[in-house]
Amino acid sequence: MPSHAPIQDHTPDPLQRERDHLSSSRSALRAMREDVEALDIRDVTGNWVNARILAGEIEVRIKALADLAHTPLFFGRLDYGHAPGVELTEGAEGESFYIGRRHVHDAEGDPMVVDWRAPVSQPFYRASRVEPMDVRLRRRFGYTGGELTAYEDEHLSDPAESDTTSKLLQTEIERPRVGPMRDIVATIQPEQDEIVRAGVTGTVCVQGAPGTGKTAVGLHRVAYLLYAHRERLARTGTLVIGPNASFLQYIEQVLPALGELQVKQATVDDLVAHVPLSGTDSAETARVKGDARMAEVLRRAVRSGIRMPTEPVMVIRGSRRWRVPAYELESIVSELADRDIRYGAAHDALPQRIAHAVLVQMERAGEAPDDRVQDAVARNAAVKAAVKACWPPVDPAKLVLRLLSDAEFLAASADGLLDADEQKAVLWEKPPRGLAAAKWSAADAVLIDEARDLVQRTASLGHVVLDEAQDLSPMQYRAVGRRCSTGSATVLGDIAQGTTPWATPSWSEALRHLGKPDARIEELTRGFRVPREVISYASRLLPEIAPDLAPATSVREAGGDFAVRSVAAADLDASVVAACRDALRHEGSIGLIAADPRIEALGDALTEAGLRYLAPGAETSASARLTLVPASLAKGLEYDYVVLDEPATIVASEPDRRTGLRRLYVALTRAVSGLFVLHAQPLPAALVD
Ligand SMILES: Nc1ncnc2c1ncn2[C@@H]1O[C@H](COP(=O)(O)OP(=O)(O)OP(=O)(O)O)[C@@H](O)[C@H]1O
Repeated sequence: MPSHAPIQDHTPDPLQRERDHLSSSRSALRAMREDVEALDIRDVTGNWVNARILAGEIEVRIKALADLAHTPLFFGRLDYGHAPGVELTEGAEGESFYIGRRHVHDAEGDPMVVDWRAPVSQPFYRASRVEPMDVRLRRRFGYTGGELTAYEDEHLSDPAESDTTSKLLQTEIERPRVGPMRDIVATIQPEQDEIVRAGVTGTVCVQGAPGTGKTAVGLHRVAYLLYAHRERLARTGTLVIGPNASFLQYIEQVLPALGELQVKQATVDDLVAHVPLSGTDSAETARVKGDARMAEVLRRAVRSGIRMPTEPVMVIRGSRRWRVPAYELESIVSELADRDIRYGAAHDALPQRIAHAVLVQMERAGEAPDDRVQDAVARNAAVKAAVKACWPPVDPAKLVLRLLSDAEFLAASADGLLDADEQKAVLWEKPPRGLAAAKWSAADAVLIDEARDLVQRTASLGHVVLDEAQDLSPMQYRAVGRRCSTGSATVLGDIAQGTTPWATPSWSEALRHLGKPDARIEELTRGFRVPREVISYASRLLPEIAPDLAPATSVREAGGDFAVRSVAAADLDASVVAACRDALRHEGSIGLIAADPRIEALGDALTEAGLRYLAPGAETSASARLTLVPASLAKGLEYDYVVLDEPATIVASEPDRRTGLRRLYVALTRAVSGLFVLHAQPLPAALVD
């Protein structure tokens, strides 16, 4: 429990004064909510649509204000030496600001609590003894069960005060985890804040070891950007991309807790879900289908139907015939083919271009045709036939189907790009009869998405956060990149946690495929999750899985429980169950992580032993704290105590050894307070003492 820190304050009971401010802020918040609830929009909305939009906005606001009632309204206070914006030399009286999740004001409109994202709050996260940023006092508040019970003060410009680590911060970091991911607004660290508040126009890429707060930073960054550029981003939209549905469930409450209810969340598969998925690819096939060269193969395939006209077009209108000669048509088609516009846009422009050529002739003949005539000519059957012959419409799914079924078509499109083996890997062994019968894989859906974009430009969002980005194929980066082509992105990941055979070898390469080669690359190395001993054990794998990366440090003071035990093969399941039972004696969540093929047997063993367990993503609670986690879904998640079953099987269940060791690295780094490794088979060499 946080202690009540000594402070210099002239009021008789400063803690009571802060509690008073808290209760006045609560009353002010209640009044704000009542004001919104009482809004009568009948007079201000001219029509039904506006009324619906406004009513929706009001509902969102009421909900945001209501949610706020359950969290401490403020977690910090800043006393400035001078009024903000006033020259330091002017000696204006400084002001106090309470920093919280949202803005709260009193009946006069004066701020009771300032939003953590406001410029005036920034020094709460950034001010230091080296650069006090005019902060006289920084106060952090501690709460117990919703009650304000403690605070800690720093007088940043007082040379006599020594630099100590914050107990409240430490308590927050060490607090046991139950339930979904929570926000970190009260304790964002300076190096994290720099990323959170980076400008909206540039893309930022963060390489960070496990538990360094990448996901937390990405989510807080969206909340910050929505605050700083609300109008622009409300128009263009924001999106958070995560690796799978259970991860998205785990993080889904962070943004609403920060008052942001409108941010979309999706996996890459969701983004490209143009066809139902029922097929799978071998690792090699998926690698080739995900290779950036496929973009050029598809480009050629889409354009393969373009033919230079050999016949003139004859348009008959009334008693007159107009002839556009083949050479003129050819120059129209080649001009469109050379232009950097989408295939579909050119297809739509072509009839108008041909009609324009007819109109020019009409004018030369003394007629005065208007736009309606041009439109009518563009719709003329002869013009339509010519367009179909030289610029046929392309259906993206059908095109990809043909590419994967027709060896000759693939060979023509992939000439000089894919070798014979690669072409063979891409081709279906048994081509389906038609679209309905196709067993599309996840990689196929990405190809269809690329083809769609070649035909018609994909709409761009204002900002995209891409988490666990290391796992994407080049073609998947392209799919994400076109969704932020005119916006910006926050790319988060860890090369050492890349567990797809096509995981990116470097961020500069990934960013190139994303279309953001100039992105700023930052590194986070201070770990907030994993205990020191555990992170140094897991880091022994780094030389083999990511030799260029330095091991993370741990800011956790609690040493953490850590044990590696060898058991007889026949006793493994029973020992794992016993370890789970032991772990359940501790507070917080328990994750039993095992190779995917082991999940069924372990599930049976737990049930037999009477231990109830959840699937990843399902919300842990005080009564259901044990989750059985297939190693393939462990990424991004965390548990207070982790029981790790048979590392050798986790390694062996992946297509290659490096991927297997990386999967193991992910599994080893999910623990917050304790890790118990149980094995019957030998451990990977790097983990043997
Ligand atoms: N400044 C902070 N204050 C308190 N807790 C923090 C802070 N930064 C991160 N954490 C906590 O550390 C844990 C790990 O954070 P997060 O999941 O964002 O890390 P990550 O880098 O995405 O990890 P991984 O690579 O394993 O996915 C979370 O519980 C998060 O709340």
